[in-house]
Amino acid sequence: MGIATVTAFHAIIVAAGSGSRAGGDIPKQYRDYQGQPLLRHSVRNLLSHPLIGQIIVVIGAGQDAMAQQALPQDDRIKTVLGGDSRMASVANGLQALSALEIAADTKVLVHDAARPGLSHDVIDRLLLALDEQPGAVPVLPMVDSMTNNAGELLGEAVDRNDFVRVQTPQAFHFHVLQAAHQHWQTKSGDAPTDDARMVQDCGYKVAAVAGDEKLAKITFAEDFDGGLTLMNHQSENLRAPIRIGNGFDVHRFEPGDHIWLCGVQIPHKQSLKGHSDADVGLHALTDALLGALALGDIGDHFPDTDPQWAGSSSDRFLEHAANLVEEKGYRIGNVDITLICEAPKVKPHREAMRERVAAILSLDADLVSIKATTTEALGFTGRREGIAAQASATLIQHSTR
Ligand SMILES: Nc1ccn([C@@H]2O[C@H](COP(=O)(O)OP(=O)(O)OP(=O)(O)O)[C@@H](O)[C@H]2O)c(=O)n1
Ligand SMILES: C[C@](O)(CO)[C@H](O)COP(=O)(O)O
Repeated sequence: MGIATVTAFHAIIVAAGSGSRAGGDIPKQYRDYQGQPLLRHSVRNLLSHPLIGQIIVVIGAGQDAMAQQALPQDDRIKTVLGGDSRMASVANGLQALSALEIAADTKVLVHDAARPGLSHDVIDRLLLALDEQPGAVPVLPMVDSMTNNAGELLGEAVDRNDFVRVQTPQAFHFHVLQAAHQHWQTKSGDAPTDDARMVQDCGYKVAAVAGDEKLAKITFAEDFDGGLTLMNHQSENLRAPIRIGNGFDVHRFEPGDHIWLCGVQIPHKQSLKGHSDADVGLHALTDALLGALALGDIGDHFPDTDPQWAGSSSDRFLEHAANLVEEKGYRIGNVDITLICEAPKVKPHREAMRERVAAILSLDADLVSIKATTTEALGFTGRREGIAAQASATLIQHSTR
């Protein structure tokens, strides 16, 4: 394949439908699909394309709050209100692009929010085709036998090679798409179901490039529940709804008479040295949660140069990480801490520790595991110079921001 002329392109994503065929409490474009709102898939895939300019997302009346939740925060995204039909929604998107005063031959992609599996390959094929023709669409061959629709009886056979399925994004030179919409606004009767047909009916040529099964449109309820979700929509930036983090921490012993371990005070012939209460178990777990969110480590959030954390209870560090988990739209799946020391014996305190950690995290105790091991008298923990702890945590996405 050649290389498309290097110019930015803009995109209109139509997301103003009601999704009546898909059912559900909210329109399908805002429902969760493979861990994020359906709409967000295409937006992210467009944002990560090196040639993307502006993305106009056309939303329905009363959908602002859902759209805000669904859309990543990015200056290149603008939302505008849609219309009663898909065609009217595209027209409103076009109007928003006109306001940007873009050149007549700027490449514009029009895409359904309902088609999540948008790859850069398809975008590149369309952009390249626009170097030759004023319009381009992705198409796929028919793979099933085809007949005329004759109701309850089998209709007459038709040659499936005469047909292809037309997908989105559909790509056009800006002025061509504008002209087609202006033309169709003056006409009565049923408008075509897509922009390519509108453009073609105005006398322009539209190239057909290879489509992608992963661009299948989410139309019916079962497309969410099974069916299409079973397909491997490995689109750019697809995020798994589960995250995993791990943390590790060490504190050395100093003279004292107790230590804090996993939120529990334990009498001991030494204490652990630290800026805070030196709870090595809670520190490792805090780092595991921050790590799962890719939000740095405990030192970034609570610098040991900051006097306000001197002697602080580590409960608040863990609470802070747990709040971030919630803010980012996740809940904690389970946590697992291993304490590495010769002494004190952890087992007698283990249940109290599990209860305490569960309480701080508002979790059931059966989601909290606390284990301990020695290092067989080897190394610094073996020499009883300090205690080490490591922790793992899983996060499960429950909402999309
Ligand atoms: N007035 C409309 C109608 C549809 N669309 C958008 O056009 C795309 C393709 O339409 P379709 O799958 O038919 O979506 P809905 O119209 O929402 O679905 P339904 O027909 O089942 O109600 C969707 O992204 C939809 O949000 C739009 O922006 N404005
Ligand atoms: C635009 C489209 O997705 C191309 O296949 C299709 O025409 C949309 O049709 P719908 O009736 O709005 O589902």
